[in-house]
Amino acid sequence: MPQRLPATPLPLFNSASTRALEQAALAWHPQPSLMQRAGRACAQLAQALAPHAQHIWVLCGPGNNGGDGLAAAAILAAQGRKVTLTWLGQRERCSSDTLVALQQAQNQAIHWSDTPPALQPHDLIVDALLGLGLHSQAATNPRIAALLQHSYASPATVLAVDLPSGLQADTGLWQAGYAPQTPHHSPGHQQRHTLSLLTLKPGLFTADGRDAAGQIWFDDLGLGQLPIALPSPAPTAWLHHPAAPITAGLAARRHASHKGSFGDVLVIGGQGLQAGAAMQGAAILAASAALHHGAGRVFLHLLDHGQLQQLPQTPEIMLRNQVTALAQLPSSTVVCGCGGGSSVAALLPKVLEHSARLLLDADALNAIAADAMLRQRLKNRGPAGLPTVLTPHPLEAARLLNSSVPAVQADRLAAAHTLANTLDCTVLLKGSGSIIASPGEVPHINPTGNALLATGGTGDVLAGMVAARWASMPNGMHRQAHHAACAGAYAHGAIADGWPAQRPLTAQALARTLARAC
Ligand SMILES: NC(=O)C1=CN([C@@H]2O[C@H](COP(=O)(O)OP(=O)(O)OC[C@H]3O[C@@H](n4cnc5c(N)ncnc54)[C@H](OP(=O)(O)O)[C@@H]3O)[C@@H](O)[C@H]2O)[C@@H](O)CC1
Ligand SMILES: Nc1ncnc2c1ncn2[C@@H]1O[C@H](COP(=O)(O)OP(=O)(O)O)[C@@H](O)[C@H]1O
Ligand SMILES: [K+]
Repeated sequence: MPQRLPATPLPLFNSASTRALEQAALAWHPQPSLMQRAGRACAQLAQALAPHAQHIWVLCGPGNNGGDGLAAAAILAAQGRKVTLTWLGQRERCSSDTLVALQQAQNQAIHWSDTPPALQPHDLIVDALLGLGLHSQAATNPRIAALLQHSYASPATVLAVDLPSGLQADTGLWQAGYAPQTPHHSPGHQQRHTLSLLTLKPGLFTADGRDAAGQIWFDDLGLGQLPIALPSPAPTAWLHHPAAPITAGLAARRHASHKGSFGDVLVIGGQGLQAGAAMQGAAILAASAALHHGAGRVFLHLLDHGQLQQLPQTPEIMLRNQVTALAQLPSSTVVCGCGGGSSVAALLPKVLEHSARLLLDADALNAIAADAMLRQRLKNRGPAGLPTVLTPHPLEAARLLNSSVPAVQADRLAAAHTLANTLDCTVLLKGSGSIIASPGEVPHINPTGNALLATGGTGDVLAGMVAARWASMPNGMHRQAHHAACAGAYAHGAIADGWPAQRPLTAQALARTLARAC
């Protein structure tokens, strides 16, 4: 029975692990077959999603994904639905399960056609062209590509079987040739659903995955009920979900607490106008987010001898000059780099050496990418028992990896994992489906957030939110850093998810409404 994803942490499995599970299950010859179960689940969900569809167009590819589509089409037609079916397979190349499904479809009153039918918004397209068998090296099949473009342009709801066709299960990247051609293909014009089978795949939740998949449903095809011991591969990643409500940390404070109980956050950043372009707002946003997210005390050191004496909007934030700020490094959770410009590099050697817990963002990351000595100092922190969180967006990650944004986005899990291991840090790789990776930890993918966050300054707010959580933890080592990064990213995205879709979300509003919205 297809189900919505439960609100718990969920294991994600790449194609190799899914194949291993599939092979073990197939070897047991379950009755009904896995393909029949997949067809049934797909037909059930189709009925639920489009109860008033007058026309269902089922697109079936040449492999077993197409077989699932054939099995679903047969059931839908048997239930009296008007079905048009496009099948790209060849009988002589089909698996035995697909041949059974083909026969079932041929036994029904189905209109077989290679021409896309005209569909209305209440109609349904079942996309069973390509699933787990997508080869990344194969040349684009023009028929598949053309059918997919028709499906994207249609007003009808789309239900993708197992995966949106052409989306890579492991990375969430569209295979060239199969992505929607309109650059800003709006998810708003079409409802999209994906019924993931056997396992949930990481690519559904990061990179292009969220837009491609739409609402995700899951059916394990009865794997849990099989009377055999299936292999239990380690998850490739976890879809993060907090263990407790995100406000629990604040609500559970001991009565006899004081401001020192929840840690000090020290923000260092915000270059001054004398450097050419002032970016003090970024550092103020990070400090403000730390404050509104429950840090006990928040200090701010603005670079270039910032002239401010006080922040009238947030008088709780205490300004510090360079000497005082550096003296506080060993007792603080330090956020360094937000709006740091070229001025931050000079302070980095001391910050890297002395900060008890360190979150590096923005220009601090750029400075480290450009300087081998700073990179070595960063690497020295882990062995010295000093944990670090890096919060790069894809371009900052590319600089640190000496690669390019397309290379980072082509495999976000791998990019975050490589950075975490080579620099011995927790890495929060930002963007749609942020990745949190730490040495020795299974990576997490953050499920919250949306494009309202794609506005200047929201990354600075994230840095402050992660720091506030980390500062309140009694032990700051890798595992806590990883938890703080997961929790911060989740809450940050959750604010945006709760924000009215028609109202722009400014970074300042995000920082200020955090405590109330969570
Ligand atoms: N096994 C089972 O019983 C079960 C399987 N299940 C279902 O099967 C799906 C996996 O099926 P699969 O392995 O047949 O792969 P599938 O996704 O249909 O694609 C293969 C076909 O596509 C072609 N092709 C590949 N890449 C291409 C490209 N870039 N561009 C163009 N064409 C490309 C490839 O071509 P070929 O390599 O043969 O030249 C081949 O013809 C899985 O996602 C789930 O839905 C479930 O029902 C559970 C039970
Ligand atoms: N489409 C999106 N979906 C989810 N999160 C997003 C999206 N766009 C941006 N974000 C989030 O917004 C933040 C932007 O951070 P960043 O790129 O550093 O911007 P800035 O430097 O302007 O603050 C990150 O946390 C990122 O994950
Ligand atoms: K598909």
